[in-house]
Amino acid sequence: MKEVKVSIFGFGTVGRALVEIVSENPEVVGVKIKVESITDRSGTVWGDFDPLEVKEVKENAGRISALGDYEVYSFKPKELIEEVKPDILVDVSSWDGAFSMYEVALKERVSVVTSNKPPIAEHYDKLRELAEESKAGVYFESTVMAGTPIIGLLRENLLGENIEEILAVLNASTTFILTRMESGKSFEEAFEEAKSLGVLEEDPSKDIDGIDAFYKAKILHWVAYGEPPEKTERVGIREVEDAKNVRLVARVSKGEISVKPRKLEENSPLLVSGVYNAAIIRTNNLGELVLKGKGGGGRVTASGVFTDIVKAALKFPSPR
Ligand SMILES: NC(=O)c1ccc[n+]([C@@H]2O[C@H](COP(=O)([O-])OP(=O)(O)OC[C@H]3O[C@@H](n4cnc5c(N)ncnc54)[C@H](O)[C@@H]3O)[C@@H](O)[C@H]2O)c1
Ligand SMILES: N[C@@H](CCO)C(=O)O
Ligand code: NA
Repeated sequence: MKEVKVSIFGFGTVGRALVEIVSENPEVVGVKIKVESITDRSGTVWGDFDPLEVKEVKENAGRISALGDYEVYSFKPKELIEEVKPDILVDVSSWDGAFSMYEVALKERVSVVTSNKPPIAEHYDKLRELAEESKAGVYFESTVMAGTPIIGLLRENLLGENIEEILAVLNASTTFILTRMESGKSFEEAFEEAKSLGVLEEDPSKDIDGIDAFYKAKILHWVAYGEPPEKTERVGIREVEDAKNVRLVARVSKGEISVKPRKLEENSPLLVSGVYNAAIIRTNNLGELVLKGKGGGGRVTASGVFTDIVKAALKFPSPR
């Protein structure tokens, strides 16, 4: 049995779902996962503690520092890596600037698992370089379509294919809002309802204005082509009036990404609802592949993070 110590950074919907899943299934394919530390904005708990107890305190008191019988440390992100020395850093925070923490981790040969999009979308090439130098890995399945495995598909199974085009609905919040508008709700009413889903970003304008979907499209472009797009377009859903069969669609092809509302054909695989995402991947040998699955929610996202922890523990190769 190979034990790996993980430091969980961020303890919101996804972080708390992750400790649930790890507690249910701590040993997977010869890997034993030990939650070594948990961090939120109020501090870090580290060492011998019960993650489910920390989850309960967070849910009741709103912050880890309310823990009574454990020491809570005030580590800066750099200190967290240097003091705790985890095998794997798991970022399930909404900190856009988390790249600086990943850089420290990788230089210390600590692998990074993340569901946090901006650091991957904006620093992919540097992260790939650091990972190659340090022989640590960077795993980010849940940054796109949550636990629905589009990243593994592109990064591993389709390594030999030329990716000609990806058309995808990648944001669950706007799908939910658009489908509620289709059934007669106003944008404002639908937006209020979306808040109870647990998938809106901490800053919901990231969803509404297409920024979240744009980050995801950029990540797909990096994985598919190994370079950033030259031509980009991003339009959100604020101006949508007739929501019938409209979804926020990302299009990715070599050198180009666009995110904008599109009216879809009745039989389109992209006409998803609820928290579902879908992607049509067209390649040179396979033609069209369709992948559909939930794109948000605590356990749905934590599922991809959990699998990535096991991959990181087994040092899965990540050639791109
Ligand atoms: N919820 C989903 O369905 C989903 C799906 C895919 C990806 N994601 C991504 O996963 C991440 C977590 O999502 P979530 O739904 O749990 O969000 P959340 O808002 O519920 O939790 C985010 C947590 O990060 C913490 N945080 C933010 N900045 C921090 C900092 N500088 N230091 C310490 N803690 C910090 C917040 O306090 C909060 O506890 C986000 O990046 C999100 O975009 C979420
Ligand atoms: N806010 C995102 C969460 C999943 O990344 C969405 O609505 O899809
Ligand atoms: Na995914």
